[in-house]
Order: sequence, then structure tokens, then C-alpha cells
Amino acid sequence: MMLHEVGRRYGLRGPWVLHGVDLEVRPGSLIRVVGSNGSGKSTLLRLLAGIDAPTTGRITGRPRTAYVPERFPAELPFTALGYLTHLGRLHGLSGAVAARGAEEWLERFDAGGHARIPLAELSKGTSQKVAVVQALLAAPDLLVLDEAWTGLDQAARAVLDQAVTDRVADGAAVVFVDHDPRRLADAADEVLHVVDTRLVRAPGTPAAPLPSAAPTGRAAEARVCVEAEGPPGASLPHGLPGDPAGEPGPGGAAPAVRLTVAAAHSDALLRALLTARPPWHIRTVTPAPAQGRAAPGAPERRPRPRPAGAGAAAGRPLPALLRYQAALLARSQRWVPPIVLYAAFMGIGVAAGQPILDSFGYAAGALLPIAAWLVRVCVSNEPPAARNCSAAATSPARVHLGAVLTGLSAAAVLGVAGALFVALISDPKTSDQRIDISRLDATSAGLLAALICALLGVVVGVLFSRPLLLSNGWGIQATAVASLLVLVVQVSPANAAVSDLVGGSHTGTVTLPLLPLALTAAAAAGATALACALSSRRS
Ligand SMILES: Nc1ncnc2c1ncn2[C@@H]1O[C@H](COP(=O)(O)OP(=O)(O)OP(=O)(O)O)[C@@H](O)[C@H]1O
Repeated sequence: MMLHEVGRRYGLRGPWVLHGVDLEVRPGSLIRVVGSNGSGKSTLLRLLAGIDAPTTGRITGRPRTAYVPERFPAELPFTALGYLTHLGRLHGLSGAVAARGAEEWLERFDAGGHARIPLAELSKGTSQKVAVVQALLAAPDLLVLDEAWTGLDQAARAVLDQAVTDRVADGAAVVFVDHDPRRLADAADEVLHVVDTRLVRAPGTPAAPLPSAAPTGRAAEARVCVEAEGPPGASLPHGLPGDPAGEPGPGGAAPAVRLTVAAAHSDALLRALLTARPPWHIRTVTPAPAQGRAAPGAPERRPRPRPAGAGAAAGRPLPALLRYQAALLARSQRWVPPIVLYAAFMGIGVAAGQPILDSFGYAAGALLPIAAWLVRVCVSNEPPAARNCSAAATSPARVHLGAVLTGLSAAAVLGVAGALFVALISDPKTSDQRIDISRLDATSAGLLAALICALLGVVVGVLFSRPLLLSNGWGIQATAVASLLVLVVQVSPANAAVSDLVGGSHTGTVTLPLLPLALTAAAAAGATALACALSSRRS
């Protein structure tokens, strides 16, 4: 995987968190990312995992990826095994293979006894084991670990260390952040320092501790050699002592200097060089003699064949996403209020013996705000940390699409049930009882009107929830008002479809609203595409 000139800032005018980052992540490499708090390590990891999109530059060649967040939410309405089976499916495993693998991994982490316990009842450490297992389950080609060891007991940390080493030996790339400087200290091929929006590479550098961490043992003694090149005539900032390291650069640039410092101080040194006015160019950051381990030019590790079943369905994760989102909706029980409201609307407005087209018009109109509500529920149902895991396995856009389609499907089921109810209890006559109306024709028109209202509900739901509406404060009120407006404004396809039904109830003419349906389908597709495209930029 390659990062080309990648930059990331939050908001249109926010400061750059990362800028001009070029990076190659090779198969079989173990990369540690270090930097001070807030320097952008998690941002880099989210970009690598595909959860977040760069503001500038591009990322190419992403392999099958899994991500582990620092904290895993307990709010998911599944057992550990149920959740892991869903995540295994997202990674392309069959349900049976995913469940078997999940049980084996939980056993390895000494959490086998918790497989059938609801996530909400698990301790923080056991939840974190579930987060780790979802990533290891499908043997990903890129494993991104953002302080994944946090909260694990000593034995589980050792299992994760071993699992990382095994993944790398199998040819996968692993990128990690951890506050313990001794974490995989002897194994990292490369250490990336995030310093003032830049990445400084240190091939084979032993783990460099963060300034906030108290280094101990070997890590405390580790020393790092920084080779830097200054602007013409510049002296080292703050009188830093350095040895000449070569000839003057082109154009009379100052010769490079070599500075050797304790690894614990490397961040501060790099920051001093990069923020000097004018800044220094960092040529290399390497372990000081006798500390290095990665032989430059060592043979590249190649991926071994992955476990049976892994990645088999990686190209078509949408069915797995729909299944996961539907289970999430059903188990979260957040479907209950919108469905109760729809039932109340129907109970109030539809009665036995009413003219059939009037009742179909009413039932379709009532569905619009309900569909918007269901879409809002679905796109916010997965807690953000869990959504990041799903998004790494598939993509943020697919996760969003899966949620919107689940909301639409729930509204469609409701619309069909409502239409059947109306068809069964209504009187197939005009409102003055004089002209008979075909029950079949009326039901066809009623179903199409319900579909139009459900699709317009999707448009409203998508536009008034994340990622398009960033503040949730007025989301519900805005959704309700927008739903009402879409029903009453005359140019709206929903208004046209409902008016056709009500008008037909007077004249006895049944019109199939095909043009409004086509327009609405285009609007729903456009709004959903926009929201999906933005979902990775506002993760
Ligand atoms: N979603 C977001 N919206 C706005 N700003 C953000 C967002 N995520 C991160 N930032 C900002 O980007 C900067 C880098 O954050 P990031 O979490 O990547 O740092 P970090 O190096 O991982 O920090 P830590 O070591 O504390 O975990 C911080 O200033 C943070 O406030």
C-alpha cells in the first residue's frame, strides 16, 4: 500500500494534522508509530485502515484490512460470538467458518467462557479481547492496531504479541501504536515518528518511547541517530551539538549533521529541527550503533496463503452488511417507536369501509416521516468504534449504504403491511360510493405511492443525519419538519402521488405514479451516494 503526499485536516480551515506524508507499507512489515499526545498517530492509523479519507493526496493498493480501536463499545446488542460471526462475514468468511474461528480465538485469549455472554455484560478487558479477535479472525493482510493492548491482562497481551508476530511472519503488514515503549521493541521493522504534521522514518529503530512514558530497561538505554541537513549557513537550533556527516549539499546547503540522543528525546529533537526557522531537512533516523536489528535489503517477506475461507466473499460484503445491520436494528429495539407511531397513524386515519384510494393516500403519506426516522436510526445504530471495525473490513461508504438500505427495507416492509391492511378493510369505491374501483389497480397505485414516500423518507433521513448533518442537536426536529414540507409542497413527488390517489377517489380514475417514482428514485440514489461519499471524510 502506498500513501502519496497524504494530508489530513479536520474542518475546512482546521490546522493540518498530517501533511505531505509519503509512505510504503510492505507485506510482512511491522511498523510502529510514535509521537506525542495529539500529534496525529490515530489519524494516521485511521487513514491506513481506510476508515478516514485523506484531505489531500491519495492512498493506493489497500489490501484486506482489519482495525482494532483503543476502546470497544459495550452497547452492541449481540453476544460476543454473535458479533464476531457478523464481523467474520464482513471479512468474507462464511458464518460457520467465522463462528468456529471466533471460538478458537476467544479460547486463545482465555475468553472462551464468555462467547455466549451479551457484550453489554462483559468487562472492559474482555470487550477489548472481542475487539482484537474481530480483527485477527480473518487473517487480514493489513492489521492496524491503535493501542489495542490497552485494557488487556498480561497473558492476553502476550497472546496478541504472538498473533502480531505470526501475522507478520505470514506476510501481512501490521501497523501499531502503543504507549508501552517495550511493546514488540525487538520486532519492529520501522518506526514512524509523527512530528509536526510530518512523518519521519527510522528503519529498524528500536521502539522510541513517548515523552509521557517513563522508559525502563533496554528501551531506556536505546539511542537514536538523526541525520539532518540545514539551510545554507544555518547553525543547529538551540545550540544542539552535532557531528558533520558529509559534504555540503547542492546550492551551498550546509553539510548534514549527525545527532545521537536517547530514544526518549528523539521526538523533542525532531520537533526542534523541523520547527526551526527555516526548518531542517531530516535525512534519516536510525538506531545508534549496536542497537539496530533490521538489515537493510533483507529479503522481503511474502504473504503465505490465507486460511481456508478467508476473503472468499471479500468482493461482495453488502449482503453481510445488510444482515448485520438488520440484526442490529432488530436487537436494538430502536425500531419500536417508529413502528408504534405508524400503527397509531393508521389506527387514527384508516377505518373499515373507507374509500380505498383515500386510505391508500393517507397510508403512503404517513410512511414518509417513519421512513426518515428508520433511516436515522439505522445510520446511527452502530457505535463509532464498532463502525470503524466494520468500515475497515469493508469501507465507510459500504457501511453507510448498508445502514441506509436497511432503513429503506424496514420502511418498505411497513409500507407493504400497511397497503395489505388498507386493501383488506377498505371499500373499493369512489368517495361518493357511486363508481367501483378495481381493488388490484388501487393496491398497485397505493404500493407505488408508498414506495415513493418511503424513498423520499430516505432522502430526508439521509440529509438530516450523519455524515451530512454534523450536529445532532436539531436533527430530529429538522427531520420532522422536512418530512412535513416534502409532503405538502406541490412540486414534491410524494404530494403528486398522494394527490393522484385522493383525486382518483373522486373521479374513479387510478393513475400509476411512474414519473414521480422515477424522480424519487433518482433523488434517493443521489442523496445516498453523497452521504456515502462523505462518510469516510467525516468518520
Ligand atoms: N474527528 C476529529 N475532529 C476534529 N479534530 C480531530 C478529530 N480527530 C482528531 N482530531 C485532532 O487531530 C489531532 C491529532 O489527533 P490524534 O487522535 O490523531 O492524535 P494522537 O497522536 O493519536 O493522540 P493520542 O496519543 O493522545 O492518542 C488532535 O489535535 C485532535 O484534536
